Amino acid sequence: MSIQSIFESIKPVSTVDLLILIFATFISTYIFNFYYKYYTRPNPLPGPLPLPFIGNAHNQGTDIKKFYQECQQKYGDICELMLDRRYIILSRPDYIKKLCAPAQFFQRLPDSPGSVELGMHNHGLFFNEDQNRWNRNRQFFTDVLSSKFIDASIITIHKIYEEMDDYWKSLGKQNTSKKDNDDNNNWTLETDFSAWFHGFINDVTSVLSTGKRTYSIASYYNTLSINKSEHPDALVEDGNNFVNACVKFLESLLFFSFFSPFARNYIPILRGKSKDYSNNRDYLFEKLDSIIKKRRIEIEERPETRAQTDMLTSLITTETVAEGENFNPMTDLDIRMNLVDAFLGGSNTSANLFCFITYYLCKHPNVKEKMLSEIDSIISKSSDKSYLSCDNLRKLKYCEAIIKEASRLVSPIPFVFRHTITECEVGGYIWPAGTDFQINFEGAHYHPESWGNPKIFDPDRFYKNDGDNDRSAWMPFGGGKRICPGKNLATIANLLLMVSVYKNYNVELVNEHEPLKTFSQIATTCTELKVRISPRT
Ligand code: HEM
Repeated sequence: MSIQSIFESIKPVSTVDLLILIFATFISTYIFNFYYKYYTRPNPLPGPLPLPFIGNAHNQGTDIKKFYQECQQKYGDICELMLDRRYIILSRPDYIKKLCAPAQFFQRLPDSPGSVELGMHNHGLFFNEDQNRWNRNRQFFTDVLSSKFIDASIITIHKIYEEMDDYWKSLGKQNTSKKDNDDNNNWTLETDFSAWFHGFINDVTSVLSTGKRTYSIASYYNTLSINKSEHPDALVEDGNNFVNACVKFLESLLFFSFFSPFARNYIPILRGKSKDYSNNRDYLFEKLDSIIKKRRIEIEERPETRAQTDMLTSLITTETVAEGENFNPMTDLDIRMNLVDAFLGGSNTSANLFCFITYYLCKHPNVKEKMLSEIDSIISKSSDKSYLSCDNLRKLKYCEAIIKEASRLVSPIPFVFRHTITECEVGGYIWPAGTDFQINFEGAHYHPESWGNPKIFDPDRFYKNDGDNDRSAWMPFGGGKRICPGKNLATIANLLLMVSVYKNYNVELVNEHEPLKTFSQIATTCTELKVRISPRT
């Protein structure tokens, strides 16, 4: 065949073929580049093989806690993961302590398009990586969560608890035969503590942060009872929508952090989800903005309301001090994001922790007995709990040890991020500035080098000093500059709930062979906890 006939046999390329060719070249160059970078990365660590475009998102699955456990078992205390970027996962106490050291490693995440889209970038605390602006908001959180606020919170928590207690009695009596109906102490109720305490803490957080109720427990009671709560339906429904929006916003944080804008905008399933989360963000922000606006007007019209102790009133009235500029009031945007942080940080975490405590107490009757004798000896049955002070509750040292042990075994926040801005050494490797770490708390909380019999529930490890346990490896509230500002409030709230519930009720698991039901994303949620309660006589 002559050269001329070869050229004649080549057909002209159609536009479609050309586009396919360009697309295929683009994809293969991307894949080649992706794996070239992967195989030539500095300090290669073991970890699941990432896929182009989605990295290890498919390996991570839906339950982050399980994924971390598998990673630690398969790849050890330091391994890696690819999502929107490379992350080094740390599961060993001394590596983690290094990154949570005071004042060092301030940044949680580098600037990301996701946090900008969610409206959280450099506002509030969680996604605020601008030290000056963060200092100002953090100072505010520290001031507002003072012991005076915590003492006032005890009264709020107790008041809402009493309402929940009335609902339990009403439901318990509805379930009991008519003959016994008049006896306030003769009823039992099988119910889901997870649903009650999520609703309860939502109500509490809402009052503490905005001064207004969400009526979550009333709404839950209405779904179970033949009688209805006395709160108007419209308020209950409105509160419910608000709570659902907060929960969804929390879910969206990981989604926006881990998927790149390309994946969120062009991969069909992700695009739908991204739109849904964006609409939810808009609804939540509008709602909060209108609450802020109304409160500003209230404060202007009735200056005496400045004395209210809720966070929103303090946020509006506090003359905050920023570096170089004194007495600068907070903008509505900052107020909104601080409120979002209080909701995100405060509600799910504390509710879940109380469920974990309940689960372990029901599984360990000897611990429950010891706890009850401490409560009975320190707090008399008749004492009016609305006057229980922080100091009083802090005397419950064994109860505090139970809280610590439950949060060691199930960390309400399974992991946090750290982003380095200087070179550092971790795990025997030198890491350049700009490295991203994920800190797996349960890796540290179960590490055999720090804890004797780490899988066993034993509050004594925080009660007695037996030398078998390195308590500094306990970090459910994080550490360093970014340590949780709600730590004291959460501990006091849980102590108060332990006193209120266990002093007055016998609590047992409906199915004591069932494992604790949890689901982990940005927080570890107790999805259901069926218990049987009856008055303790
Ligand atoms: C059992 C309850 C709680 C647990 C386990 C918990 C856990 C955590 C953890 C692990 C962090 C990240 C710390 C780090 O990066 O080192 C954090 C941060 C935070 N928490 Fe909590 N928390 C709880 C309750 C609360 C409460 C009641 C509030 C609010 C009143 C709150 C507000 C916050 C805020 C605003 C941050 C961000 C702090 C910052 O970036 O400066 N948390 N929390």
